[in-house]
Amino acid sequence: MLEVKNLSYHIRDRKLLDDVSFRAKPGEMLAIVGANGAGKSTLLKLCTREVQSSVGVIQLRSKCIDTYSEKDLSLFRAVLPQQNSVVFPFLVSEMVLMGRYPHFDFHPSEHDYFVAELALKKVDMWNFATRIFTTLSGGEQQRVQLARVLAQIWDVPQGILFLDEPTIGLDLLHQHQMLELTREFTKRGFCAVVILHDLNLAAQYADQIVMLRAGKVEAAGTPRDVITSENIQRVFNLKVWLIEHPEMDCPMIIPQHNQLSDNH
Ligand SMILES: Nc1ncnc2c1ncn2[C@@H]1O[C@H](COP(=O)(O)OP(=O)(O)OP(=O)(O)O)[C@@H](O)[C@H]1O
Repeated sequence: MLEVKNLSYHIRDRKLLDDVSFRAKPGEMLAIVGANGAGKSTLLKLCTREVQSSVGVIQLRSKCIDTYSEKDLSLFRAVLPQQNSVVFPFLVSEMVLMGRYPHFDFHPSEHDYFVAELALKKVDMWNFATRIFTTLSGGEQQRVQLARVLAQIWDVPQGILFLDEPTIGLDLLHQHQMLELTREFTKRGFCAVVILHDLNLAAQYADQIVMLRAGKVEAAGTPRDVITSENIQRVFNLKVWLIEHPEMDCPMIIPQHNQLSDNH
């Protein structure tokens, strides 16, 4: 569904991404992880065509991303960017309805309103529908933005979701709800590509992890393949212990405290 082949990206003489390749299938959540500045957002911007590279290939649904019109793309792939500065006093319900723009010309249909309502209920924000978006807390705004993105491709059979640090600003419960919800959509055949800083969340929710280091793929595969103490030490310069999650079949990371103080 998403295939990235030998992708490189330069700005002036600086190489931000170097020969990156991976693929994500329908039904999969793929997490992109790596230290600050590793190239995660740059990779996502290339995959969503916010920026373009002349080196390498990005295919969505087996076709080169460049062959799609903006309208075609918006009908099956939705993007939650890292920063989304809204200044106008839109209502929460209007914000979510914006996700339906690709589906109507002038006036939303009953179905568009219905989907927007379902999406707001899904993120537990229906009670805020008549509030002004900018008066919400950071975490509440993030949940509304997710509802907007889900509403956009709600009834697409195999949609693609790109989420750049979706759990930022969310409390513990809502971090997990955000990723559970994303997984609910992948179970319906969606593909989700998610940048995550929290490796424990990546280990618990991702089917695949791509670990970037200085613009290159340092490790890729299942959480068990990628979340190893050696990889984490190499990529994050941090010694960790790995323990088994008590309920789920995945490793959990605990930083070694002595080493944290050594790093200061
Ligand atoms: N327009 C630009 N001009 C110059 N350098 C840039 C530009 N955009 C990004 N970079 C640099 O490219 C590198 C990768 O940036 P990117 O935002 O992709 O990292 P990231 O892995 O998403 O980081 P973070 O975890 O901090 O969000 C960084 O060193 C950044 O400073």
